[in-house]
Amino acid sequence: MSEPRPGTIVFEAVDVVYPGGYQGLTEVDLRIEQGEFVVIVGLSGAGKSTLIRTINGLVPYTSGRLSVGSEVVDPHSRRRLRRLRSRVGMIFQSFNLVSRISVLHNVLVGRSSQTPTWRSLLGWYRAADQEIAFQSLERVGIVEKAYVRASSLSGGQQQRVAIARVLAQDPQVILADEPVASLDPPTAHQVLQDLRRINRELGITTIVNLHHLDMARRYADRVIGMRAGRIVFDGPVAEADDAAIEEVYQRSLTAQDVAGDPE
Ligand SMILES: Nc1ncnc2c1ncn2[C@@H]1O[C@H](COP(=O)(O)OP(=O)(O)OP(=O)(O)O)[C@@H](O)[C@H]1O
Repeated sequence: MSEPRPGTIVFEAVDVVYPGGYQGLTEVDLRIEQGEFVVIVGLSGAGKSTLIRTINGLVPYTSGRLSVGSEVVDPHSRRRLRRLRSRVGMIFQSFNLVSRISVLHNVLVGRSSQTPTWRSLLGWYRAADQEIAFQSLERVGIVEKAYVRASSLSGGQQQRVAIARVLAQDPQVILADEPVASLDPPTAHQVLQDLRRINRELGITTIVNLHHLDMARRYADRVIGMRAGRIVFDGPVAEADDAAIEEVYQRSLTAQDVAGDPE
């Protein structure tokens, strides 16, 4: 097989056993190509977060092999993890911004891996880094908020800042763990549209956990369905119909499963 591109992710027989002995992932075989937009669905506890978090080493896998580009994920090497995380950005449900500081300063945090520690600590960022931070804010349409405190923004705006912070990293992969679960449906759609547009414009591999099927179907190229730590569906979005998802969930769909419409 040819050399993987930098944003290609390959799981080979990956298991995760949590310290208490709970089996979080079982025999996961998965190849996600550079530039794909993949949505992971599954009921609560199916292993969606676990799968996403193994990719940047937040959850260490316990057997098998996992690589991003040509680099094997090594959860036990802090140096290699730091290098990996500079290429793999993460967005969380709770935004994880520093609320007391400005939007611009939060985005500059995304440049930290490329900035000497003393400069980060003093907040002395190079002009080139500031330029990248402004460009990132422009990409998510909130450059006018650069000097505002992060805490004064709405939830949707805060998530956009979190996306800008990840973009400032210049990542090859974006992982988004329930990125819209705290947002109302219209705002959630705006954030997903941003992620989708950025994926298309920049070719960044993007993996998103979502609860609502109508959002998954609207934005995904490819849908992965999980149950009890295993991948039980993997196909193009056109194949992720109700029958396929009912098979993943092992029950009939409810209105709540599908909900999340912007209207
Ligand atoms: N640190 C941990 N230690 C032990 N078990 C854990 C840990 N983190 C997660 N688990 C278990 O692993 C399983 C999968 O959890 P995970 O968070 O990946 O599911 P999920 O599909 O993302 O669920 P949700 O949609 O509710 O976020 C669950 O049974 C959970 O209790």
